[in-house]
Amino acid sequence: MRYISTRGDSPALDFEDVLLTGLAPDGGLYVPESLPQFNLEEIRSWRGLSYSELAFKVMYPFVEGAIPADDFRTMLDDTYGAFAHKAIAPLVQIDSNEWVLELFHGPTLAFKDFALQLLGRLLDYVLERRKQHVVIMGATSGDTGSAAIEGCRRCEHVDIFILHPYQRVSEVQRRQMTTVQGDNIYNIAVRGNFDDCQRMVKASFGDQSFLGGKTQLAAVNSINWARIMAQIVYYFHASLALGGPDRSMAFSVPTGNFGDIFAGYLARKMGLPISQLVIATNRNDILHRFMSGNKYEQQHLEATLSPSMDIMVSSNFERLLFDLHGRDGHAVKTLLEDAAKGPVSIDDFRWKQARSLFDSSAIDDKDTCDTIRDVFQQNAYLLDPHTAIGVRAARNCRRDASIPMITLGTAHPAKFPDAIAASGVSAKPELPAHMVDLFEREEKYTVLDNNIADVQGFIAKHWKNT
Ligand SMILES: Cc1ncc(COP(=O)(O)O)c(C=O)c1O
Ligand SMILES: N[C@@H](CCOP(=O)(O)O)C(=O)O
Repeated sequence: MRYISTRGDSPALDFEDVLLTGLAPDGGLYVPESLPQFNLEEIRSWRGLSYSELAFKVMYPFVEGAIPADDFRTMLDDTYGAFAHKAIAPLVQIDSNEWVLELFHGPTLAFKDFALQLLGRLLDYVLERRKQHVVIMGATSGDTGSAAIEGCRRCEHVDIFILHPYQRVSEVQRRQMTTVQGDNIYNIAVRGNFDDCQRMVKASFGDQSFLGGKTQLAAVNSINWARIMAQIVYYFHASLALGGPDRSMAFSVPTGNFGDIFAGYLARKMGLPISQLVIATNRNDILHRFMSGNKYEQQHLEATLSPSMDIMVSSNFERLLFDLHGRDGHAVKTLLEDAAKGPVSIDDFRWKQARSLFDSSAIDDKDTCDTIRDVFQQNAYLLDPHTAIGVRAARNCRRDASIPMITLGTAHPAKFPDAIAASGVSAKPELPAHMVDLFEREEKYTVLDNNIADVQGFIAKHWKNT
């Protein structure tokens, strides 16, 4: 499998190089040159497989040639064997034909573990084989950071630097990152927002001279293709559990960086019958404004009760634009350069093409709280604020009540006790056993100004040049 850049000006890479390169040198994101195709009969034959076996079927075509099948199987068994729920991604019914796919039974209680537990193993495997060191540089609005640290901290060949927006992640999220001890782990709180952190990460990939040519950056954000690849699997898993592929499914996806929903879009392109994808955003609603009015316009980023989705510059939207523009990288490059200067629209027929699959809804904090409360009153089931946005958007956008509507349950409610309290629900979500002493653990992080030279200087000084 070869991977190409969405901006059309970088050489195609194989899986191993794409894993280590992260962002393409032309600033684009890597996508497979072509996608594996599965017919209904083949997908049907996967019923009853364990999560890890299914993951192998879905993902192996992407890594074939780079990782031997048996080694990949072992990585998958180890990855999903460490999840706390036997079903790995259980479905919970919350209303007639309406479900939540719980993706928070991994070690850090968010969907990020599905990919980052695997990414850590893939990096370790490839770096050990090459005897190579990398500096992991990632941006987080709260969940990627802890999942990346947990997934990669045992890798011998990495130093990890995670940027989070100062005072704009929940306390549980911050402590999940900052209490992990290790002399290769550095948390940087940037006096800015998530977009600032992500911008610094992308710019650093573009010019890595601050590392002195002695190592290279690796990405843990969803700019790294391996992240998206692993997130495709649970769409197949959920569909098979509810009668797919012999019936279509609709998915509602709490969305920020557009990675998780893009994985659903790819599952459909690979052959899984999906009739609708709902983009669920909070008040930071650039994607909703685009889907409802064909206007892509950045606005001021606001802090909400769903901090992980406080994102305006949505990385993976570029991967969708690439497809919508017939995979013309230069058209995407021009569009995104224009978008950095002001509002842009795309050709009406391309926008309508997107609208035939995607719907969208923007949910404010009040409706988020109302949804947490309503679902708790009706089902004694506690939603985290991000999943609540997904459920509310699903209800706003549903096209056909006979088609199962599955909302991705992206995080455990215990990560967001303030949002739960704000909703008026008296239940206190409890942290699982391995995290009960989280508030007693010692924290370590560095606060830096929103300035790329300071951040790069910090990384240059601390990575272990051994
Ligand atoms: C809990 C939670 N829900 C939803 C999202 C949005 O996912 P994506 O950025 O892939 O759109 C995130 C962050 O990415 C998250 O941490
Ligand atoms: N919501 C994310 C933001 C980063 O997204 P990613 O999927 O590109 O890593 C977070 O919680 O950090």
